[in-house]
Amino acid sequence: MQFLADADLSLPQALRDIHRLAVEQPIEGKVADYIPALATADAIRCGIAFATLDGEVHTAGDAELPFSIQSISKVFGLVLAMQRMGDGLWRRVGMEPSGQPFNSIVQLEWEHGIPRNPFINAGAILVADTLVAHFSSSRQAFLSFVRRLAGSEYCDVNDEVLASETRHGSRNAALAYLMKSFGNLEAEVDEVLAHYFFQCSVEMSCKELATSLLFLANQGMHPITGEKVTSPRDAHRVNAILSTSGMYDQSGQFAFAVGLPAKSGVGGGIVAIVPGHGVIAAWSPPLNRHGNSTRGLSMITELASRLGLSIF
Ligand SMILES: NC(=O)CC[C@H](N)C(=O)O
Repeated sequence: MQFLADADLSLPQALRDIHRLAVEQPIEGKVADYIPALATADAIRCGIAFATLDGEVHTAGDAELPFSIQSISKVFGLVLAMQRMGDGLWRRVGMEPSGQPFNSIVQLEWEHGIPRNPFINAGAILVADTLVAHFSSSRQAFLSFVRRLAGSEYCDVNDEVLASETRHGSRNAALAYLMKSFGNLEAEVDEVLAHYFFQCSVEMSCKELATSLLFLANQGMHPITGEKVTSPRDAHRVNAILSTSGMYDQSGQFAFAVGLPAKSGVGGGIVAIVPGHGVIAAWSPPLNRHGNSTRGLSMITELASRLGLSIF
């Protein structure tokens, strides 16, 4: 596959270089510990994968080790909800950047229980509510969806992380109850939170993540399975919101520096969509103050700059 900046550049070589550069730097940031089970992640793990539309996956480092996908699960949840709900979804959740930390509560009260977008916690909990309402077993539906997209039966939930999220989920519970008080949550709060914590606790590798999201780089059609996951219009919409809100209150800076639709999670993963080409997934557990992986950011920034991948 060839890219704009340097048609002769080899992708596997570029990934190896970028990975080496990243691990040579001193580790910056801190592994998430507000969910205690996440604190056990090994800070020196670091991997990157680039899945291309022709079905190849190039990797460097720990790209096949599963890690906690955390907020990256919000992308799968949203797509599943868009498949079921149609445009009605957008009456209950917005599409504007929040400019606030991912678990902020203040804005939600000012805005009458309508979350700014589906990629902050309140928005993802709202999306979880629609999944609980639409599926007899929303957790099983979520897992089957992810496994099918990744082409891997091995994607599974980590029970320890799930128990830890549930035990330390007061802030997410507060968001859910606040939305319930405004009449914007249909199902029981406990059930909605159980789904949300479940999807956050799923583990996948960089390789599986990059493969699973290929449909977003291909106007909604998964190039390997041939499944039409979304319409081209919905793929456009998901990418648009990822561009403005996928990296939380660092989304503007990420657009400025990189220019790709992307989503991060506090497990240290970041996925970036390269429309028409493929998907990058990077992983390294230490996070900056916005909750984004420091090495993940530097690897994706470097790769995008070397290959000229910006959508802008
Ligand atoms: N940014 C994240 O990855 C947050 C997900 C985490 N499970 C939470 O709800 O706090």
